[in-house]
Amino acid sequence: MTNSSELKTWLNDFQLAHPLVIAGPCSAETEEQVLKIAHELKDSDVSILRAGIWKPRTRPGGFEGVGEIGLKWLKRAKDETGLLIATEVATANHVKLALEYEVDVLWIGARTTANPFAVQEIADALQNTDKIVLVKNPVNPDLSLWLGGIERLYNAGIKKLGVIHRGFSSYEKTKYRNIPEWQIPIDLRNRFPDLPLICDPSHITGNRNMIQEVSQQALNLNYDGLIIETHIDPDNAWSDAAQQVTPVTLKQICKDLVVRKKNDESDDYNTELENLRLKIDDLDDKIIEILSQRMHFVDEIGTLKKQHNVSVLQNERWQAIENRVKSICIEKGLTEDFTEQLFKLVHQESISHQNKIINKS
Ligand SMILES: O=C(O)C(=O)C[C@]1(C(=O)O)C=C[C@@H](O)C=C1
Repeated sequence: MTNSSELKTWLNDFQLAHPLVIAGPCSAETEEQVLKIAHELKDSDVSILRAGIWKPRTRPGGFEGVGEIGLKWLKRAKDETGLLIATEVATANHVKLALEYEVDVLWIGARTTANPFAVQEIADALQNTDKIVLVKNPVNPDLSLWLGGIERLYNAGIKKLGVIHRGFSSYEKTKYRNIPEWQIPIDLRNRFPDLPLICDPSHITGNRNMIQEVSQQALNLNYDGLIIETHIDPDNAWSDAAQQVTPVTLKQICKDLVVRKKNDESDDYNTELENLRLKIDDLDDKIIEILSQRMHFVDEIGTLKKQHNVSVLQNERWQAIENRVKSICIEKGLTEDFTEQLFKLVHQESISHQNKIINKS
């Protein structure tokens, strides 16, 4: 699969003056609930109504979706409002039923993307259909696995493709339900600049109060669209209550979002930008020079350790370094998280250098 402007055709066909918005409940619960939300979203920025019909729950015993009957409700919502309809599919049978009920957009969930057998089964069931298929990132931060899922669909003749960034699982407790790891979708975008990229702030945050902030972050990175879980009565939703918003809130979010241009052609902007970028290039050169000098001394310590038969890892020293640099970085306006990650990388590189020196015969 190679990048091509044709990857974007399905999105351009919507002819929107704003990012694509997909909204609707986490799960279809009752016919009344589906129809009510569809009518509330009809005259808004929303183009596609979403609802989960089959819900993959982490542990058994939870609400696992209403099943096929929900597709009937979605189809009715589509007929009554003209909204396109979208649901998650995880098996060939889900695909078969979704096609029967004229679902327009099918998405592959994060747990399914992580399983190439399941993605292949879905791709085979969708072979050569003209459905829009969106692939959520796998639960683990693995860009190749994500790309692999997209390629399986592409190879099955599905040309209306897009990706949904819903964040990545982590054992660490953070303010996010799924940590965004923005660099991964950015890397994907660098490989396929024309592949529509949609952000799912509901699953990234797990918290309705953070949806606006994360949606804006996505738009600042030129995402093409948003998928936002929206429920007529979020607090009493049968699944993922904390992350769903009301239609009124959704409309306010859409109104408050600032859509930024990709570029500005004006001379004053470009001159100033060029100026600042030159300064950045200069500083990047210096960062590299300093890191290389640091590594030179690390190598000398490595040789010393080899002569005295001392182990590479010196945890106490490393912790002292981390504590010292963290307080300096905070003073300099850098975040603790950034500093931690940066110096972790530096430490890994030091260890790898010294390992090579120590192992050399
Ligand atoms: O101080 C040392 O012992 C080093 O080898 C240097 C260094 C570093 O990069 O600063 C590298 C590895 C150790 O775990 C601790 C610190």
